[in-house]
Amino acid sequence: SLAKRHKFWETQPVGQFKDFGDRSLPEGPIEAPTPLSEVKQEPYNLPSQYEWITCDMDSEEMCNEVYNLLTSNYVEDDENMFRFNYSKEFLQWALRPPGYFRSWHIGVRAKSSKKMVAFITGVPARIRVRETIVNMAEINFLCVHKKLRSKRLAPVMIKEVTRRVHLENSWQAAYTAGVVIPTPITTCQYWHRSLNPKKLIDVGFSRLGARMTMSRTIKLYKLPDQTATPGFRKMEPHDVPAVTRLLRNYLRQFVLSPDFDENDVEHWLLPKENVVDSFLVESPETHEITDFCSFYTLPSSILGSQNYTALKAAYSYYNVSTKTPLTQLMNDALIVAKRKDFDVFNALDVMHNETFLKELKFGPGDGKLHYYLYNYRIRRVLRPSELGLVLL
Ligand SMILES: CCCCCCCCCCCCCC(=O)CSCCNC(=O)CCNC(=O)[C@H](O)C(C)(C)COP(=O)(O)OP(=O)(O)OC[C@H]1O[C@@H](n2cnc3c(N)ncnc32)[C@H](O)[C@@H]1OP(=O)(O)O
Ligand SMILES: CN(C)Cc1n[nH]c2ccc(-c3ccc(F)cc3OCCn3ccnc3)cc12
Repeated sequence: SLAKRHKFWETQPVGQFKDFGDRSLPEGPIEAPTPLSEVKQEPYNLPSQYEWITCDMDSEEMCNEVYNLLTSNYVEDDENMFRFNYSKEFLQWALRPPGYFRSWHIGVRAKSSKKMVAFITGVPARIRVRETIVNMAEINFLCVHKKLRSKRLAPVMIKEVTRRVHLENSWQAAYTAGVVIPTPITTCQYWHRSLNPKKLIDVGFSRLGARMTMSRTIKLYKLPDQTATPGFRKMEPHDVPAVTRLLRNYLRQFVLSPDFDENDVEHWLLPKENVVDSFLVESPETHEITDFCSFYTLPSSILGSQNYTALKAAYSYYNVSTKTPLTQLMNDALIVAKRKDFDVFNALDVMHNETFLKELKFGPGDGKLHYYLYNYRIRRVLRPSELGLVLL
């Protein structure tokens, strides 16, 4: 990626590869905000046969259109064996957090067929970078139909969402990607913990280990039926204030993290069937809430198997351990995920996750996830353990 030209990204206010390691450049915004009157008022030009649409995710029909585009054209693994299959209820949750802007849910439709051919979204988020709180847009779900790839449509999508974010007086963004573009602030490794090894091997997600039989493999990943931690229970609405206090205090140790308030915790972390699960440890003696763990539900379509069409995957979200050892807490999360019939539990090596990955029998994934900031320079690349942010 150092030799490659990035004709679009070289024009953008992001860290450039040529500036990599230049400690003289100050940390903070790269460009000053533009006066709102000077922000381009009209949308960027599209090829004449296409038109912009603002996607009202409250509308069942629009939500279906978004789902149908993503389910056939969104992110696949490097071997094109799996494709993310975000559910409709997940998309509605991901795109309508407190303070969201419908104008940041942007689609492109072919005028003739009325078919959606591209999508990109932003949601507002207060992100702390060291001691500074920045109002950012979290950019996600960038998707161009497979038939319209490599036509430079992505830069137009990105410029349009940037323009609409600017119109709401917001000048920074955070995003992640499996591709390397200028310039990652950190690069994370993802890990997988088998819960249903027989299915994972059958569909080619995992391979039988050397000198391992299937029955030995099933035994290796077997989990107890019951969780081990006294006071471990599902999070409930009345827990929001205590979980907010616990999580805010825990996230302070990371260089980059969300600045969640109670409204954010209520939206992002209260359990939602088929979308997000969250648990906490309430001390049986003091009734104090001492620990928290959560994971979100993101199935992948299986592209080439006769026996299965979907891989049910849980993704580690935010976890806090102050009394229960993190490894024991996460083992309880694995037990609950297995009970809920997940096939695999995924985790990035962010926050303190690398302390439990090997002991809980996670195996390394085959790719990396790079984190990016738009219009905000940081002094040096971060270690994954300095990152307290998980994007969906
Ligand atoms: C202040 C507010 C600021 C808000 C905005 C902040 C920035 C937000 C940025 C977005 C964050 C999204 C985060 C997110 O959604 C999570 S990452 C998931 C992205 N989506 C997918 O991978 C789905 C499958 N792939 C596709 O749909 C297409 O391949 C896409 C649409 C990815 C590219 O379409 P294409 O037909 O394959 O390609 P062209 O149109 O010909 O364009 C080529 C140019 O696009 C650059 N490119 C390729 N993939 C990219 C990616 N994932 N991020 C950023 N840039 C990406 C590429 O480097 C090149 O530029 P360069 O020549 O300079 O290298
Ligand atoms: C984060 N969010 C922006 C979606 C996103 N975009 N690009 C990605 C590249 C990797 C991961 C990822 C993150 C954590 C993880 F455990 C496995 C992952 O991908 C496995 C490969 N894969 C892709 C599709 N089906 C399987 C997510 C993403």
